[in-house]
Amino acid sequence: MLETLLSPNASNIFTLFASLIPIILFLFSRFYRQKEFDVPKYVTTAQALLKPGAGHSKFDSLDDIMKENYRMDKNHVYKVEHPHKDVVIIPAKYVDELKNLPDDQVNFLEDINERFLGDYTKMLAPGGIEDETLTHTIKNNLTPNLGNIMEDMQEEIAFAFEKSIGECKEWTAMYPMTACMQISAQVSGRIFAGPELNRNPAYIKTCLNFGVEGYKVIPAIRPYPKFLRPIAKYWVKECQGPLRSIATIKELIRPVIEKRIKEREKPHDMMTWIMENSPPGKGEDLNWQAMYQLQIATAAMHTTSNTMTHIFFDLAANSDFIPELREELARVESEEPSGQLTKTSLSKLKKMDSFILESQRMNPFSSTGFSRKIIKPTLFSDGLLLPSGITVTTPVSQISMDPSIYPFPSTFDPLRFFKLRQKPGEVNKWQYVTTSKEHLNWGMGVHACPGRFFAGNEIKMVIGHLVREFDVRLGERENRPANVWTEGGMVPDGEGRVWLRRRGR
Ligand code: HEM
Repeated sequence: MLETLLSPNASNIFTLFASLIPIILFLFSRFYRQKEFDVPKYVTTAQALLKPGAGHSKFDSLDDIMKENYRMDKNHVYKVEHPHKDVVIIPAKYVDELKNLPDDQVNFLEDINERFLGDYTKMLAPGGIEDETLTHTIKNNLTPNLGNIMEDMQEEIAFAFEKSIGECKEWTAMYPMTACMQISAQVSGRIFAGPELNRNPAYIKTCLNFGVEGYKVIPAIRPYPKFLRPIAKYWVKECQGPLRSIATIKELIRPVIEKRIKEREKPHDMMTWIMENSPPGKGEDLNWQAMYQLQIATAAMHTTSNTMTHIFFDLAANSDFIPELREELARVESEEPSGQLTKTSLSKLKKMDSFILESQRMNPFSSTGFSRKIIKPTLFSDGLLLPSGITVTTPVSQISMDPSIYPFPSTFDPLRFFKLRQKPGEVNKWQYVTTSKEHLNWGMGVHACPGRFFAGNEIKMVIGHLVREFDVRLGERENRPANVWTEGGMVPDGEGRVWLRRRGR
């Protein structure tokens, strides 16, 4: 047998490899078993059916599991099954100790990459997992320039409304999800890629589709073992989707980049800032810039448009509150010499801020948030030890509905946060863009969403335009469209509609 195995012909090498597989699998399983974290595991009825050894389950969904566990004991640590691995749910009280730990101990992007398989979905910065150019550019260029880009955004909002919502002289039904995707892509696009591209339908379509194509790749490539994926990507047809998007964006940005290389005065936008902040020779590279344009579009466009869609629904369902929002808007605008909103005046829209935060509280985009992969064993002050290799996350949607934090949590109270901000010392704690353990929808700590200041301003300007120009209501005998739970989170109903009528002024 040994001689046969040692003879160097291909079929014998195959035999040798095949006979080693059980040993390799055994070693792998030992390795992974050692890493298991011994806390109770809960599965849904569907997961229990698929895995006969998983035991009985009374839960229809992950959210049900989390609801029940939070109700029983919100400080309880347990795990749930996700498609890529078991994920450990930890109470929010641990976030303070985790949020600022270094990336080589607790890592945000390692978790994203494990979930979204960046090598195949291309939802990864062109410089890989340690490339922080995008976050750096948002923090150091985009946010400090929010005042300078207001005018461009206002112009784009007016144009995008005309295009995607239209006149609405009489009460007209419209679909907020479709309109908000268009508005968010066009308005954000103006600041990401500039005026040559942001109204181009091919740019908008590609930016919006990139993430959708990525989501198709994940279930198609994940069933392959890790070592086979680099080869499988050539025959798994879904893997071509993101590559096609990158190729399209490269062609679209080519003339714009060529022009910018020659220009001395470059527009103030993400394309210019990324060119300036990238390592030498990279900023003008088409592939590099195309990947960045798609990374920022993925981070920004659907998140912002889903948030706006929820607000359209919540405004329609609470239309008696709209006059109060209008009154605040008119007062704040009248205090500006130009009569127009400025960066400073946006922060004075405290009732609107409260309304959009209440909408986000009741419509979190996922049941979990603040997800991190533990790279080195991590010990909390109360003695809980997290082993390396596990992924932890917090029950965001349950925290948002906790009556000890938010009394009558199922009631949409437009002024909930406005009132909380009146308490001494709490004026900043309950702002839309503030991160806290009670409000984890932006994450927290060093990796908290850096785009939230831009997103907050954009949302306020869009909602300001909506209530200034239109009356909004639900249809006769229609309720607020129900949210839709998906495997990855929660989204507004794409078919849900509201009614708009242009205001006569
Ligand atoms: C309403 C809209 C948005 C929501 C709800 C949202 C939410 C989030 C959340 C939950 C995180 C993870 C934070 C953590 O776990 O600590 C995140 C990260 C991130 N977001 Fe946002 N986001 C939004 C808009 C934007 C926009 C407009 C941009 C870009 C201008 C952006 C860029 C990013 C980036 C680059 C990261 C990764 C940060 C890092 O790697 O450290 N987001 N966002």
